[in-house]
Amino acid sequence: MKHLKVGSRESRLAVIQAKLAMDAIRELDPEIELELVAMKTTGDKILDRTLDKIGGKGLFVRELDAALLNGMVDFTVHSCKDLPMDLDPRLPLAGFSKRADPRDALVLPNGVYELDPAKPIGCASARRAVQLKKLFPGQPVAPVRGNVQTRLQKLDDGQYAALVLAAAGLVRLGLEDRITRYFSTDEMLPAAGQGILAVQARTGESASYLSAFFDQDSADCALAERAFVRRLGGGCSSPTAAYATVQGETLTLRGMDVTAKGAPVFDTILGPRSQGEALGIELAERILQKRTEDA
Ligand SMILES: NCc1[nH]cc(CCC(=O)O)c1CC(=O)O
Repeated sequence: MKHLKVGSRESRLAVIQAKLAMDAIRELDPEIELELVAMKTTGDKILDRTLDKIGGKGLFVRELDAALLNGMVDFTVHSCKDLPMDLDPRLPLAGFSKRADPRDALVLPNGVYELDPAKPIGCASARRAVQLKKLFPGQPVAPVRGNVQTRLQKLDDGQYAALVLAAAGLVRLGLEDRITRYFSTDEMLPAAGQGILAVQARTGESASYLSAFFDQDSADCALAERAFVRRLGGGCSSPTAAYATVQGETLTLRGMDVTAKGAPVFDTILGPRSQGEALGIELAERILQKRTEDA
């Protein structure tokens, strides 16, 4: 009987996500034995600094990559948006899930029904901070770190007027009822990969066990979004945003980056879905051009 060890971060959201992938594998082949190996990453241990100050997204995957390479696990499950743009070539992405809700959402403190203008909106990324300025002019914005439950605790303790969190994470945690308002993807362009789960495996090994998990629309969108962000410099500290959709054979990719003065620059490109990476690169080059013109 086939036995696979599944690597995941140990946060509640990460474990729920790993189990979603495991369910999809069992659906295809109930005979496969799956074992979850949850581990703490450097990014989970350092909670008092924003990510860009401590080294960015890689901090959430280093330990998981090592476990894949030394055979402690056979594949790892990640939030696609937490993955660095440049992966270890020995550990390619082997599958992308169907995309959950890609939108960001506003969450108010328990028992509070409007924004307190004196307190900041807590958000963990420059991407959200830049877009919040336009949505709530004058409202202060401050960083917040920690897993989703920790952030909600800080909110309910009265430290923030509201939080902006990914709807997908809240829904997976069963916390959908905390959402006060959804931002459309035009109001707040999502992070590359938001709402998609990605599986990483060792190169050269068959990942056929993933066929019930794999979603071609997500794969095409994620590749285009990630190519865009990669071409702009990988940006863990840059506020880069990217969101793609597919309709028939056409992929539409909208992207954002900011000028040196901090002003957001948006653009959209359409093309064949089979050319997602090239579209991502072309859109990034257009945005780089606009960024210099506006500088
Ligand atoms: N950086 C944390 C993270 N990574 C993925 C999600 C949400 C789930 C997803 O995008 O698939 C979250 C929480 C959040 O941003 O609110």
